[in-house]
Amino acid sequence: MVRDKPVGLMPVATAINRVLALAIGRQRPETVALQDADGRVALDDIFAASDVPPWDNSAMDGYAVRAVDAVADASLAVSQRIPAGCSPGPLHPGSAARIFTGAPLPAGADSVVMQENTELIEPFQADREGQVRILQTASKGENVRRCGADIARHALLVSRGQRLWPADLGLLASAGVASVTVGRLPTVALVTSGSELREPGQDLQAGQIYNSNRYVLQAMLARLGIKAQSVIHLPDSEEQTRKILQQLSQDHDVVISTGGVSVGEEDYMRAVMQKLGQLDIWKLALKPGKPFTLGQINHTLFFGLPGNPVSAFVTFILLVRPALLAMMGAEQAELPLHRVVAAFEASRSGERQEYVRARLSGCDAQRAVEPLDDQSSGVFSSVSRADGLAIIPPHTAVARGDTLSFIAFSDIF
Ligand SMILES: Nc1nc2c(c(=O)[nH]1)N[C@H]1C(S)=C(S)[C@@H](COP(=O)(O)OP(=O)(O)OC[C@H]3O[C@@H](n4cnc5c(N)ncnc54)[C@H](O)[C@@H]3O)O[C@H]1N2
Ligand code: MOO
Repeated sequence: MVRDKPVGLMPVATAINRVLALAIGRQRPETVALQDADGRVALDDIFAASDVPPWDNSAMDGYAVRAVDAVADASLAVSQRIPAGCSPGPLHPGSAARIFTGAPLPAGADSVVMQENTELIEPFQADREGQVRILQTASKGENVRRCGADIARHALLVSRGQRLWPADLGLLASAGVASVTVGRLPTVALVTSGSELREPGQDLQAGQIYNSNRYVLQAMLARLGIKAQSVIHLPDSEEQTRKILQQLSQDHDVVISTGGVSVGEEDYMRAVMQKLGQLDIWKLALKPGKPFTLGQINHTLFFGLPGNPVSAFVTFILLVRPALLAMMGAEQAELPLHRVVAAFEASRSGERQEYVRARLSGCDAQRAVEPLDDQSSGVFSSVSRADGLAIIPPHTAVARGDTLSFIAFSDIF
């Protein structure tokens, strides 16, 4: 009788560290235009070259004045007109300048009286001064946006390792930054495997099911800004698996596969990977996702995710996503863990750390978590109904009121 030799299961934390260690050395820089930098990771600290705004300017449409001149009932000559985008001359003491929101304050002015607090007696014209009455005494500095109030010259705008989001692009744009050095996106091949699988839209014969992993993984890659360069489906064939993995490892940084990593005779993915390259991880103390496989063929990182749809989803989130983010340059690649309160009880878990599809209720301060009914790793409907994954450590029973760590899908998607 042939028995599979028992293999010790690797703790999840060890696997995450190992994956990250392999990924971090693979960062490559590239420079992209600012409009293409959303979701990318800055590889350098970026500092402001100048103040923003670059000069004191008006926060209102109104009249630039010296506060000492602008007392209630005073009537001031309007000596110039300053629209946004022009460079004003100095303000003569005792006068006012017609000014508009965003226009530079003339030298000598220290306040802006908004036009609702004035009465126009005579408009300013190119060849003639105007006249305005102040209705409400101005206080010094009123309605003035100070030079550098938003961003001071030399201030840090973005840190190395920071993943950029739309607000960062706005910040960089306002400081005049037109391009950013970011981590290159890894080139990724996505391989699903299984002779039983058909694509949605095709007819199913007896024994066949639809390929769902492909769509989940393609979409999760897209959320990282990565478009899979090759998307391939393989039947359970050792020959074809070898041929394809060999090919893909020549021109991709990463190959992600699903299925074929368990111990059955039709499971070729891990076996072929091991023959072609080197196996770094196999079998995790993780539920679902035990047969997760990590290896390298040539310089290509190979992630062999289990075929069960929930297992593929969970291992992508826990291990592949952080690796891809680290390759993109991210300093903080792991997901934040939230503290939640168990609204359920569970008997002592086994050797594997469990990631339980769960829903949250209650307010932020006291979020209660409850698992969805069916936790089988083939039941994907409970992923789409879950708010996230509650973590039950190995050899742990859960009592109502216990505090658990929780991965929120809203942090990812
Ligand atoms: N004797 C043992 N059998 C199994 C073990 C074990 O330790 N000993 N582990 C089980 C666990 S846990 C998992 S997880 C699975 C993983 O197996 P594979 O990675 O080899 O996956 P497959 O056998 O190819 O498929 C499993 C399951 O998932 C369905 N599947 C696969 N790909 C897709 C896809 N793209 N879309 C939708 N569904 C997919 C497939 O039809 C199977 O039902 O192994 C256990 N067995
Ligand atoms: O580890 Mo499997 O992923 O439990 O179903």
